[in-house]
Amino acid sequence: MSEQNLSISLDRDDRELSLANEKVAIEVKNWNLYYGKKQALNNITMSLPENRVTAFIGPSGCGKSTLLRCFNRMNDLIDIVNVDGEMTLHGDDMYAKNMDVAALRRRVGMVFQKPNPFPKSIYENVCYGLRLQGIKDKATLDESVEWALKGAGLWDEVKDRLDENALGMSGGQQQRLCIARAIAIKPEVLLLDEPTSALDPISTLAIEELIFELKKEFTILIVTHNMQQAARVSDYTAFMYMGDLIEYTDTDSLFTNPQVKRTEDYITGRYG
Ligand SMILES: Nc1ncnc2c1ncn2[C@@H]1O[C@H](COP(=O)(O)OP(=O)(O)OP(=O)(O)O)[C@@H](O)[C@H]1O
Repeated sequence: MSEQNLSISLDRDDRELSLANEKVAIEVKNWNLYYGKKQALNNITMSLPENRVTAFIGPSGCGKSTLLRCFNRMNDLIDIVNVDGEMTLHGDDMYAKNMDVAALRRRVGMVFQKPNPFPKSIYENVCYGLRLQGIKDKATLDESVEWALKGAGLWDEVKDRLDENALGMSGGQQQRLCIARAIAIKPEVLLLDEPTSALDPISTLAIEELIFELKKEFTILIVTHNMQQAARVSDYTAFMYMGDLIEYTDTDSLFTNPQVKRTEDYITGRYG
């Protein structure tokens, strides 16, 4: 069964969606990013809505992951990166000189393409961030672990083996564990960088259903290569091409009535 053949209905909130009516989580203004001399993001301006799923799509190398990494300052780890422009999270300047980057990353959690649990117990994986925050009280940790595993749709599968090593879980379970680890510290925004590309169709479906549930509590930004996935899980979609934001609107409009020829060419499979 291919991922594309999965026929699922996530019962998306079908009310008319419009960016103009949304509360903003992240505001991006005239954002540029350079790897050395090479510019990878060109003057991006967009508002990312709260408690919605926004998908970033576009051909390989168009800058999707680079932009996603800007939202929790992961690009700070790459020496040759320079940025300019403005980015605010609920009004706070994310790139301000006095911004505590560790604190920012607590507010903006991230899940990567390949599940990357720590070689520790399931329990310790989920409460890792809480322990880093200095939380020691066992009852508080137990409660948070249960909450996060329930939120990640994993509790029933693992509640009797919380002490087992996370590396013994299936790939799909590991990825949901990584989501549990990310949400345990209750970030405002959750970044998902191709979270299902290493997973089988059934695990992919579980994660897609999960994303739908998670947006009730978190703002979700997802990079995906899979247009069907973007169409299934997201409320809004941003199409990027060679570092430019070409078109950004509600997902139904983007896929059914693209306004820019390049978007249409991409979603109809003419390139990419
Ligand atoms: N660490 C880096 N150093 C230099 N250039 C980089 C680095 N990471 C990405 N790039 C370049 O920036 C551009 C955008 O890459 P990015 O990975 O963000 O694209 P993408 O749309 O996520 O691609 P893909 O879908 O293949 O993951 C590409 O030209 C890429 O080669």
